[in-house]
Amino acid sequence: MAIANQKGGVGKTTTAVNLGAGLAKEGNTVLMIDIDPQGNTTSGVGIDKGEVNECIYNVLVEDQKPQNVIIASKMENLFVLPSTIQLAGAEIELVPTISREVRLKNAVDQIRDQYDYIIIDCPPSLGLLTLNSLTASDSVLIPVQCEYYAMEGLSQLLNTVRLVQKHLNHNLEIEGVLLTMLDARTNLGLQVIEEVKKYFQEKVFQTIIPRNVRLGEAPSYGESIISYDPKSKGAEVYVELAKEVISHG
Ligand SMILES: Nc1ncnc2c1ncn2[C@@H]1O[C@H](COP(=O)(O)OP(=O)(O)OP(=O)(O)O)[C@@H](O)[C@H]1O
Ligand SMILES: [Mg+2]
Repeated sequence: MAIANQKGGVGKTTTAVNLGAGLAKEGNTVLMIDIDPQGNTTSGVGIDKGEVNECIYNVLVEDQKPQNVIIASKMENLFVLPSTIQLAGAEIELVPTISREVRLKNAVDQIRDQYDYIIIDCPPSLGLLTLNSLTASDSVLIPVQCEYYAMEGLSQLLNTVRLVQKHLNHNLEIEGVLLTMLDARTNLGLQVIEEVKKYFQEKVFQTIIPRNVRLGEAPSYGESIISYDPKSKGAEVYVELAKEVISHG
């Protein structure tokens, strides 16, 4: 499952880390693939990027086997294919290579049987890294922030999804649209919910992620919300989201 939206700061990484942890808590073996040069998922689960020898870059550009690069996180059942800033060059280095859009898919095909869920945290762009992610995935989860301009850029994203479905990956489905960072005290948040539901209808997850201070704090301790503060509202909603994803089958 790719977590994608080319808009920055909408909650992609927060969702990747905490949905991944939620699925692992429910007893699934989960791999998180960090395909963002910012490497926020990698550090978000407590991996020191300075200590990472090889990363997703080596898999995409140098055909390194993913099983040689995957590392265990601190949490049981949760594994990471890390990213480092080295990946920043890949977007350009991949351009002249053969089958540049299917490199991640070829890598994932080597390991997909070993995990119940594989979650890919995309960068905020619609470039080759996101194309590789959509081509490798069965579905895409789109986080949308409950703020002004929430829907901005979504038609571009949906167009990219359609192009990938047509030319690169017939199996790609929209898993759902996830409303994030809701401040329920404001009318604006409720308006955005209404607008997004009107457009995406049953594709909107029942679970809505509120703004929660603990969710913002957890990454600086290298922990998911589920280990950082299991009793918080943030942990509760991400476990709820995990259950909703599991119920999709
Ligand atoms: N529900 C939430 N409550 C409070 N803070 C949140 C919540 N979700 C995300 N944040 C914070 O908002 C910021 C942006 O979130 P996040 O990094 O998940 O977005 P992103 O879409 O991955 O960003 P980028 O496009 O840069 O990769 C982070 O500082 C994160 O901790
Ligand atoms: Mg991110």
